[in-house]
Amino acid sequence: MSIRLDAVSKSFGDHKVLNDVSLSIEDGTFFVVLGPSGCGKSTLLRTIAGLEPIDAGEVLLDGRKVAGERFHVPPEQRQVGVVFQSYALWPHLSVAGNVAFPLEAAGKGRSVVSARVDDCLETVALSEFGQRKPAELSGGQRQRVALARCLAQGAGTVLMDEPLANLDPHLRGVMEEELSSFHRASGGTTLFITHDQREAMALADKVAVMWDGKILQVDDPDTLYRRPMSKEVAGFIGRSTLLPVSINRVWENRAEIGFGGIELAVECPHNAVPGQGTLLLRPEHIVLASSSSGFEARVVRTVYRGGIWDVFVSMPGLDQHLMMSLHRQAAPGDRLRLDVLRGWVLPA
Ligand SMILES: Nc1ncnc2c1ncn2[C@@H]1O[C@H](COP(=O)(O)OP(=O)(O)OP(=O)(O)O)[C@@H](O)[C@H]1O
Repeated sequence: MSIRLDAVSKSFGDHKVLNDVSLSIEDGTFFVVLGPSGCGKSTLLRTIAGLEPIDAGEVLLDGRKVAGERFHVPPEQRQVGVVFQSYALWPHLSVAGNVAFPLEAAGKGRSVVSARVDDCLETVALSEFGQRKPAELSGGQRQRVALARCLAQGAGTVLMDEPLANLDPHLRGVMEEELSSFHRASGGTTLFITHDQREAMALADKVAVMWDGKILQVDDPDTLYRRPMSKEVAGFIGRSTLLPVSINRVWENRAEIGFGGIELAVECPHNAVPGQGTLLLRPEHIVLASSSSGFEARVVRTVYRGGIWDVFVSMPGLDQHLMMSLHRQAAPGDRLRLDVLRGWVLPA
C-alpha cells in the first residue's frame, strides 16, 4: 500500500505537533521516521493509522483519501496493522488466542482462523509456543506475537511505533533481522518509528528525519549519512564534527575550503556559493598522514570502542576538537600527523 501525506497539520491545544508534513511512501518500502523524543513521530503514525484525526491537509492510502479537514475514516476501515512498543497483547489469552483475536472479531470461521494462526506463527518462528501465555515469553518473543497478530489481520501495511525500544541490545539485533525478513516476506509497506539512528540505518530503504513537527529530509540511509542537508540531520545521523569554514571557490559539486590553515577540496551541494560555510567531517574522513604531508594535531581525549579508539584531537588555529577513529591506542598529549580525505559542505 502506498502512503501519502499532503501538508498535514495537527495541534494539541496551541502546540502544533505536526507542522505541514508532506511525505510520499511507495508500496513495499521499509520506511523509517527518525527523530528525537517529542518531535511528533507517534502522532504522525497515529494519523496514518486513524487513531488521531488531523486538523488540515490530507492522508491518502493507495490513493484513497482517509483523512482531511473534518474528514476521518476510522482505523478498522484503513487496512493497516499497528505494532506498539508495549506489544498490547491480551495477558489472559494464549499466544494462539492473541493471534486469532482479530480474525475471530471479524467473524471468520473456526477452521479458517486455525489455519491462518498456524501460518502466522510459523512465519514468526513461534509454532511451538501457541499454547503459552504472553507472560511466559521473552520480550522478543512477545514482539513476534504482536507481529504475527498483525500478519493475521492480513494488513499488507504495518505501522510500528518503536517496537524494539524495550529490548536489550542483543535481542534488538536479532529482532532487527527478523523485522527485515518479516518485511520482505509480507511484501507490504512498513512504516517504522524510532529515535535510534543506528536502528534506522540498519533497517530502512528510506528514512525521514523529523524535527519539531517537521520533516527535514527524506533519503536513503547512505545519502543521509554522506549528504545531510542541515546541521540537525548531520548531528542526528552518525557521528561528526561540524566546523565553520571559508568557502573559497566552488565548481560543479566541489568546493575549495579553508579552516585552521588547511585548504582542501570537498563535496558540496550544487547550489553552494563562496563565503562562510559549515564543513561536516565524519571520523573516517580524518586519517593518519602517510608521509610528512598533512597537519599536526595533538590528542586531547580517547574513548575505547572495542578494537578501535575514538580520538579527539586539537590543532593550532582551531577552537574545536576533531573526532577520528584509530585502530591503535593513543594517549592524551600524543602528537599525530593527519590528513583530511573528504568532507561535505552543508547547504547554507
Ligand atoms: N493526546 C495528546 N494530548 C496533548 N499532547 C500530546 C498528545 N499526544 C502527544 N502530545 C504531545 O505532542 C508532542 C509529540 O508527541 P509524540 O508522542 O508524537 O512524539 P514522539 O516523537 O513520538 O516522542 P517519543 O519518541 O518520546 O515517543 C509531545 O510534546 C507530546 O507531549
